[in-house]
Amino acid sequence: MSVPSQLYRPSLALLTDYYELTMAYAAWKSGAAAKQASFTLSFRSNPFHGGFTVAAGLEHAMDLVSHLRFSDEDLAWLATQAGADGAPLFEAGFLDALRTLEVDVDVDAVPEGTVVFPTEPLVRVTGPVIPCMLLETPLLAVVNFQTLVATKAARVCLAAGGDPVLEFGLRRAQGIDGGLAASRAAYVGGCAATSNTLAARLYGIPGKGTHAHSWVMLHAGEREAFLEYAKAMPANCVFLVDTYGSLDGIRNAVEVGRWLREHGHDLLGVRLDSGDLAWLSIQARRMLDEAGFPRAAVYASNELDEIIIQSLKDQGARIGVWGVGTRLVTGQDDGALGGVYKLGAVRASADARWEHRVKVSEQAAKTTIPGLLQVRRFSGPQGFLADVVYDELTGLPASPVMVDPLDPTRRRQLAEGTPAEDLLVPVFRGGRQVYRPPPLDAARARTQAQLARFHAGVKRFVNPHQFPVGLERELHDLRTELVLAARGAPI
Ligand SMILES: Nc1ncnc2c1ncn2[C@@H]1O[C@H](COP(=O)(O)OP(=O)(O)OP(=O)(O)O)[C@@H](O)[C@H]1O
Ligand SMILES: O=P(O)(O)OC[C@H]1O[C@H](OP(=O)(O)OP(=O)(O)O)[C@H](O)[C@@H]1O
Ligand SMILES: O=C(O)c1cccnc1
Repeated sequence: MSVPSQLYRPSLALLTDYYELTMAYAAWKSGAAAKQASFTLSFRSNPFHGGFTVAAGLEHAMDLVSHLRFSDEDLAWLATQAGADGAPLFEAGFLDALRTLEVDVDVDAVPEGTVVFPTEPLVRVTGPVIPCMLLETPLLAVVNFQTLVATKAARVCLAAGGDPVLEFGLRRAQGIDGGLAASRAAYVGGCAATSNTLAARLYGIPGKGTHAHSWVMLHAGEREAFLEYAKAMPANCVFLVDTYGSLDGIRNAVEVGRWLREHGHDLLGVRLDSGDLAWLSIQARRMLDEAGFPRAAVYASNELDEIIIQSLKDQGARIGVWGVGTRLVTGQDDGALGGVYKLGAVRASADARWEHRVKVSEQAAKTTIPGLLQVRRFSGPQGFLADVVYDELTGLPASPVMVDPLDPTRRRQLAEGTPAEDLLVPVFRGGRQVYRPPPLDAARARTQAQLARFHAGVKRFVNPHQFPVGLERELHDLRTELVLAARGAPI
């Protein structure tokens, strides 16, 4: 059972950047709070120089939206904040407005486990400006991190080629919430289990573990250590064999494996944690097979990532289970997914007409996309064909032309009737939750099902193929006009 909301109580309303509150105050003071806005969360490049990204974190993001309430303690603290002149920054009337704040926003988002690409909307928040603003920072914090780790996990699992990957990262994760969120996201990305026991309980992830070097060091000898462990827990024996030398360790594991068998149990495996994992795993496999333990798996750990796992596979390593910690939960070598939350349209009130907005940049990829954004994924018999980002205010023609946002001369028309689906689904309407997040197992299955429908080139680690993502032509034209107007250029 998944109970993420326990993490987000009592109040996390102040878990936002200070400027969101100063802007909210100015909006309240000036009357701009009556306006409505539409913001889109998207990112600009796939992490790890990869060809795809796996969206994750929506369930926690939903929790933030549904629990956004300012407590009396929050408001009392805000009342202590002062400007440069020493006077209170926030008037009492604003704090009262925060006390009764209605988070009556519409939220649309891609389900967790959806494969996504740069420029595509992942989450769209539409409604009164104050709650839209306050949500920017926490939504980015949740979605950026979980998406980064889910993507890393998907890559590690692709390299492992279907072998189980155990996530071992908590001890080197970025803090407590980093550890919990990473374990969850790693499971969405494809890991089979976690060593993080609280994550296992909170999110319903299988919990698994072997034992540490300290267990061996606690005893006079390795064989005694394995035997005592086997006596205590005969149905859970994967022995870590490298404390004093991996080959001797495997021999000791085999001896205790025989004891286990005499007592009606199986040796589940041995874990290698240092040395040449390709060579050692081949030796371990041979020794286990020759001793009559063909079902005992060779586990391996030690600063693994997708590149090392792929290399070990290429070297013929006989590893059956992979333990991956640090590089998975910290998303090495990318410190963060660079997701951003940008304003696409504004209207004076709930019944007024939407006006498009654009932020101009010298870098084409950083110029924002105006509108209430949605993305439609087109598919053919061989798998997914292309994604088209469009504005829900204008919709998508039956046979849309997609324009490459980085090179507008590259265009492609999709034939009428091509099977397609919109990726963003309604999540909140007027602050009311209308989407039930699927169990985490279903999000994990979605990642696998989605990845299976992309060409292998998109999934390779070196110079991956760029999956075609374009702007619908009318949206592209509108964006160009807005940029030209903002620059005062002739049209
Ligand atoms: N055959 C291999 N091919 C590629 N990388 C490997 C191979 N074997 C191990 N590695 C990786 O090499 C890195 C360093 O391993 P190395 O053997 O230098 O350290 P170690 O075994 O931890 O050292 P120590 O024995 O001092 O603990 C780890 O990330 C490990 O996963
Ligand atoms: O290498 P990672 O991918 O981060 O995987 C987790 C690592 O954590 C443990 O080592 P640690 O030295 O902390 O404890 P130990 O004494 O049990 O080996 C384990 O043995 C792995 O090597
Ligand atoms: O169970 C394990 O083998 C484990 C757990 C955490 C870190 N490294 C290994």
